[in-house]
Amino acid sequence: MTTQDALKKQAAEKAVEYLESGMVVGLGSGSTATFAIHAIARLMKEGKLKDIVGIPSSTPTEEVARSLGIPLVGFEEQAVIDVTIDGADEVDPDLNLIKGGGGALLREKVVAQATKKNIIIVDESKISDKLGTIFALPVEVVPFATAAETRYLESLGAKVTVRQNQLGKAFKTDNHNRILDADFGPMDDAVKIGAALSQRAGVVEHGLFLGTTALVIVAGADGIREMKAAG
Ligand SMILES: O=C(CO)[C@H](O)[C@H](O)COP(=O)(O)O
Repeated sequence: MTTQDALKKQAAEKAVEYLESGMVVGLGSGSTATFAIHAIARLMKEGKLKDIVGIPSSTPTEEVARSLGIPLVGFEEQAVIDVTIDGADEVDPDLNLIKGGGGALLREKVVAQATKKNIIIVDESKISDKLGTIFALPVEVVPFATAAETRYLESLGAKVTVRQNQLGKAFKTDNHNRILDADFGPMDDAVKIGAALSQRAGVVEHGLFLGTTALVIVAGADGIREMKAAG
């Protein structure tokens, strides 16, 4: 296991301490969240976590959770999620996030918005002073609008890449949309960029998660630290 993976695992192990039997748990996407899913399955097996149900934020997460025997439900059965544990691509000092590196941002944001307490788990490489410093902003667009929204993002000052899959074809999300990776560099006003993107007909969702997070658990060389939202 690489050092970064070991740190991701440590953050995940800390996060599952916040879970209680009987909870509805939002299951995040990506490698760090997957460590949390394995930890949840282990606690269930040890009898330390009973009667939980999970709502997965992507098909890969659904597949992993199902393979580990975690009972899954949808929003038809559960309207409110008690705790969601998810990863992030970048975290700023106000616990605002860039997510979507794995292309799951739309379902992840739906899950986050239905959650009472969102817990984000990262290794220290994800921490920055200003969003956009580390990671380009993923923007999910309908295929029809790829060129139009590319030009719009460029008009806002971003360098835009249409995300490709491993076969060199356009990446498709679980919702059959495309991802534009918009490199704005460090963003002075992420709120303004998010608001502008939310107005665009061709933009399904963007990877700015602003004000959705209660707690960020960061694993680093000096151990685990927790960043709590003010108020
Ligand atoms: O937002 C996400 C997927 O859309 C992931 O949570 C994010 O990309 C972090 O992934 P990882 O833990 O593998 O670095």
